[in-house]
Amino acid sequence: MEPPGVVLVMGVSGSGKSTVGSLLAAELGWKFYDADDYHPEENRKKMGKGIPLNDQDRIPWLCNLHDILLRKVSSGQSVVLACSALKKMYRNILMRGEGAATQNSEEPGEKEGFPKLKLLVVYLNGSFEVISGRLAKRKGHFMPPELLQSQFDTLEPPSAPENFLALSVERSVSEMIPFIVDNMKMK
Ligand SMILES: Nc1ncnc2c1ncn2[C@@H]1O[C@H](COP(=O)(O)OP(=O)(O)O)[C@@H](O)[C@H]1O
Ligand SMILES: O=C(O)[C@H](O)[C@@H](O)[C@H](O)[C@H](O)COP(=O)(O)O
Repeated sequence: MEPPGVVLVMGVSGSGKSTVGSLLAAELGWKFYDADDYHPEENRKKMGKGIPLNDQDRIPWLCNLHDILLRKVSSGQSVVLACSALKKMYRNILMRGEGAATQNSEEPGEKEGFPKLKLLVVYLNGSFEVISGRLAKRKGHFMPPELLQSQFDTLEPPSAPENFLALSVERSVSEMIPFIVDNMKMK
């Protein structure tokens, strides 16, 4: 893969994004961002009350993350971002910014000249049963496990022509990191 670019580690709550993303960034020597750290207070409060976020809540958050990624990449740095990015439109916003929120085509923003980041999506794929089991054990996190079903309902797994690798959450983290590093291709 040709840096600078972005590896997006995505999946539902509890799929392992923060764990895998931070270890991957350390392995690559890249900066790590956790999208959870950039939620506005209203979003955190809403999730804390057990109410799932909607497009209106997520789009400004994703646009802000796109701007951060673009700044880093423009200054020559590659980045690993852990972010739920559940819908294809959300991943397009991360890659292309606000313009992608109002575009319907396969390649939104391409013709309009919105800046496009080189992005590899690492999708952590697992069953409700396995992931809810992990969330039940996780302590001290603002996301209530009751919201997991809504995350699965919203999830649009990546598919061609998105540039992605899918990994089962049942693989060990120590196995995932070298697999990702060996299979990284940025587009
Ligand atoms: N591949 C894995 N195998 C076993 N446990 C894992 C794996 N990945 C993450 N975990 C555990 O699952 C829980 C959720 O992981 P976390 O990284 O917080 O997920 P997310 O950031 O997607 O919400 C944590 O307790 C973490 O230690
Ligand atoms: O898009 C969303 O609904 C949110 O991003 C949501 O996914 C939440 O922020 C995290 O899932 C909670 O944090 P964890 O993913 O770390 O559980």
